[in-house]
Amino acid sequence: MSVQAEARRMSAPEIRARKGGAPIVSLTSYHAHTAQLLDSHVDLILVGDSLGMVMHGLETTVPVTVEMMIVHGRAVVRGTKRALIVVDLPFGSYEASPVEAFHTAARILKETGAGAVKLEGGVRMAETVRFLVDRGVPVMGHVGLTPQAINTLGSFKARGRDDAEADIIVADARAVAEAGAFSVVVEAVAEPVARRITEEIAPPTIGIGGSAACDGQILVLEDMLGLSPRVPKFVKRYAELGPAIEAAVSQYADEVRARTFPAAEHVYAPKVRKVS
Ligand SMILES: Nc1nc(=O)c2c([nH]1)NC[C@@H]1CN(c3ccc(C(=O)N[C@@H](CCC(=O)O)C(=O)O)cc3)CN21
Ligand SMILES: CC(C)C(=O)C(=O)O
Ligand SMILES: [Mg+2]
Repeated sequence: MSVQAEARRMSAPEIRARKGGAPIVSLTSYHAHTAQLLDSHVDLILVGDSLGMVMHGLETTVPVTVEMMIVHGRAVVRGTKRALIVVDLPFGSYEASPVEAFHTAARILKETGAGAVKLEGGVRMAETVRFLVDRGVPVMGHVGLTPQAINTLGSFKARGRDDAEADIIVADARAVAEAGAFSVVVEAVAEPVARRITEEIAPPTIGIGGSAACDGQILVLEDMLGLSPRVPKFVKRYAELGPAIEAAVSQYADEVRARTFPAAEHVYAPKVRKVS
């Protein structure tokens, strides 16, 4: 029997080849169980550095560490067998040089089993993207709103709403695409910008607040499940898990206080001794 008889994992080149084909479906996940639930429904799972905000209560993604990305990345790889797993390179772990980026990316691939990394930035990161791809690290680009730059940007606002900024974002997407990125996340940009990028670059674009013009879509799982208290404009809530969790917890609290939980069916009886 072939060792590949089981459904094989999606690869970065397969995502790359989807340009112009069926839309690429992706979501974020940070832990094994949710990743397992997503695995047969999505092409790609991103272990995003948004985990710092969603899982750890940080205000921004800036304090997220490589160690945090590895712990969550490993869990997501363990929970899945089909989707391509992509792990974000966190702020401060790759920007200084291509060599630094390679050391970080190689460590993440080795210690998590993920199939690719993502990094933020356009023209200024193109040399690094080329350096990684040439050395066996598939790279997903990320242009438009780049949340790791919050301290220079000032806010998480949509980008590319005037012509000058639009041209800069298109040039950024072109640069990482030409440097060998297998796909490019286009975040929170005006629709015409996403359309221009999608038409002009060879790899597929994955939109988050990038309109339906993109070749695929991604959202933060907790946002679309209704688990995040506040969500950006680009999020559609497909469920309201926050209220569902609160209702369950409130009922549990009432039943513990009323001593109606645990009931007989939740209680271990003593072993019945056999009489010989
Ligand atoms: N839970 C979560 N979802 C995300 O999509 C996400 C993260 N976290 N963390 C990393 C980045 C940060 N992102 C964000 C965060 C906030 C807005 C937001 O609130 N935007 C407002 C406008 C803000 C303003 O005008 O200052 C909006 O209405 O879309 C957008 C993207 C996207 N990413
Ligand atoms: C929002 C996506 C694209 C991301 O980078 C993240 O979840 O960190
Ligand atoms: Mg990110």
